[in-house]
Amino acid sequence: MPRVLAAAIRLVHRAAPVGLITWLLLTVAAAALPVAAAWILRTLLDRLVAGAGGGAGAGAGGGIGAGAGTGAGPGSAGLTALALPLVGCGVAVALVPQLLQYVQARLRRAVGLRAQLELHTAVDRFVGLRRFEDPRFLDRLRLAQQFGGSAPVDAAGSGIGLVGALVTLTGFLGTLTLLGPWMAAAVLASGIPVLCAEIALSRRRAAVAWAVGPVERRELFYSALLTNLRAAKEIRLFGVGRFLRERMLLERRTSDAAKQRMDRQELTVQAALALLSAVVAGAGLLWAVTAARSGRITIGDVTLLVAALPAVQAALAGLALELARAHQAVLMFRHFIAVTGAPPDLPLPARPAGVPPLRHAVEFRDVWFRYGDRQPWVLKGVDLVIPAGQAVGLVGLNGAGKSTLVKLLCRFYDPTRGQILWDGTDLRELCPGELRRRIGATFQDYMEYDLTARENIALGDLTALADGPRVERAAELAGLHGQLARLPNGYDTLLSRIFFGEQDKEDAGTGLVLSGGQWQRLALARSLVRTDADLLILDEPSSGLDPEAEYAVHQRLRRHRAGRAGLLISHRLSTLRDADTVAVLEDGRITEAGSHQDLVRRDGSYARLFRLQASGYAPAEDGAPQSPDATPARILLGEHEQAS
Ligand SMILES: Nc1ncnc2c1ncn2[C@@H]1O[C@H](COP(=O)(O)OP(=O)(O)OP(=O)(O)O)[C@@H](O)[C@H]1O
Repeated sequence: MPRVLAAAIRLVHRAAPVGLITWLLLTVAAAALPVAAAWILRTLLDRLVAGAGGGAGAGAGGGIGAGAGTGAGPGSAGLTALALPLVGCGVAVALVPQLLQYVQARLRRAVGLRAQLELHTAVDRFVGLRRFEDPRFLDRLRLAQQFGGSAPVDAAGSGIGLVGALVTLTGFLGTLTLLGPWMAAAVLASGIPVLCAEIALSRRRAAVAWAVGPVERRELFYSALLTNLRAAKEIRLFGVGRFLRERMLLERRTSDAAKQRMDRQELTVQAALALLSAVVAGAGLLWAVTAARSGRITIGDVTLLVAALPAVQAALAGLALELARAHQAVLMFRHFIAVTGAPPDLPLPARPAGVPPLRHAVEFRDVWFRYGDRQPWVLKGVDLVIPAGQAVGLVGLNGAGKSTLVKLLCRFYDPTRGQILWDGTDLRELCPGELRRRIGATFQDYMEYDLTARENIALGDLTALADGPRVERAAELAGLHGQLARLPNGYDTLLSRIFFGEQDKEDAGTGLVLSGGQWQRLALARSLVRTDADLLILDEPSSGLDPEAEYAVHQRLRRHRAGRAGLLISHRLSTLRDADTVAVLEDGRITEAGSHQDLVRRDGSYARLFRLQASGYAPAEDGAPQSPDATPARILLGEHEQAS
């Protein structure tokens, strides 16, 4: 706990050092002011009463002036000297909370910003994808996002609040001790259950937040889905809006019920504590009235007690509350520390080797892989060589593990067994960032960013952001330049209908979305904008392209690939015909490898798949187009039925 608390306060200090000190000073001032005011008031009242008594005794009529005239009471100058600081205290008491509020709000924003920066920098440091597939980590991440900015301020605020409460407590407790030591002891003792109860409650609150975390994350998922543009089509077409809404509400009701139970517990405990305070305060007041009547204490002492008793109780409750708040803030801040301090998700060498241009080959050597200890094996001893300057086509049925192989090549995961070598060096010994700079890749599940066309392409290599010709060359290679140039704002057109563009603030009409095939070409351009990539990975780069575009793109890609290593994955086998080697991935292994001609001659799985596809395009024997019964879709369906 102290370690986490110290980390929280350090974060606040990093974000706003001046704000933190100002906050501390203002809090001490706010805590000391009521004590000072109570003592000034007590002195003022006692002098007034003494003055009134003296005046009456002299028979010169009551009043402050008369008292002063007899010499038994204070002069008006003396009273003014006491009244002025009292007024000053009153003004300060009114002003300091406003100043505190301003300072705190400013500090909260600064810390929120800093926490956001540190959290996302930490998340960005994860080399692989495993953490993003770990629900427990994602729960932590959500709590870190939710409380990362507020918990350190709460913790620091509690620390400062503790100082303030201690100042008030010491001042008034001293006062109470002077009036009646046993009363001070009783009030102090009554604070102990308050402290214990508040800490227990804060523990419980943190436990509830952790328990409802997954539920709230699912609620957020449904809520985001219901307002997502991409999901809107299917939700409306299938009429599942109500179904998803009900699920969202179910999650909300579950988390609300847990919070409601927590609120009930809190109410019960707080009511018991309030009762205890009232009993102690009532007993103290009763004693003060009795003591004043018997002349053991003055009227000024009674006002002092009336101020001191609730102030000590409030300070004790504040102390307990601040401790509990600090406790809870620390419990929540642990998630932030856990995320920002998480060890690397993949082992990194102490001194990673640089990644030189590929001279010989990338080699998979007996690579085994599964996504988790309880998941099935996806790759079971893959041996595959991608020589520098050559293209390897990879073929396999759905789920064979082709994209998994690509993810291993980009080092998003490490092989469970075996090695992937870059010119003979294991990828695990290389700097992942440098490795990725040597790779240009288009994933099957590429991203569509709500950014401009230029930004969408330049994300492949940010140095191209200010290099218009390079972005245009990449678009040209992907066969998209003409279409992008014709957009309302050319390459600076926002490819989104959910945000305003920079040039679009007055009229949000120019943002647009591309078609599926255009998006795919844009993703291709993104991977081609990196001109110094040695290894080009294209995972289904043209599945959504029309035949003409596909042909043209592949012609251009063939020229672009020259001199680079390439891994091409496609279910359209015609696009792989010209690869130097075609490899077939089956049952987690490479079962066939060779040129297209070799594999056709070998008459294995590749030849069977190729014939199946080719038959869909071949005319029937009499020269007429094939009957609908013999289309690849039918054939595949027939195969599927047989298989099942
Ligand atoms: N992140 C993941 N976690 C767990 N299993 C996964 C994950 N990604 C893929 N898989 C599983 O790994 C297997 C191989 O998937 P992969 O995407 O590599 O196949 P593929 O050959 O690319 O298929 P397709 O031709 O359909 O694109 C599948 O059974 C899939 O369910």
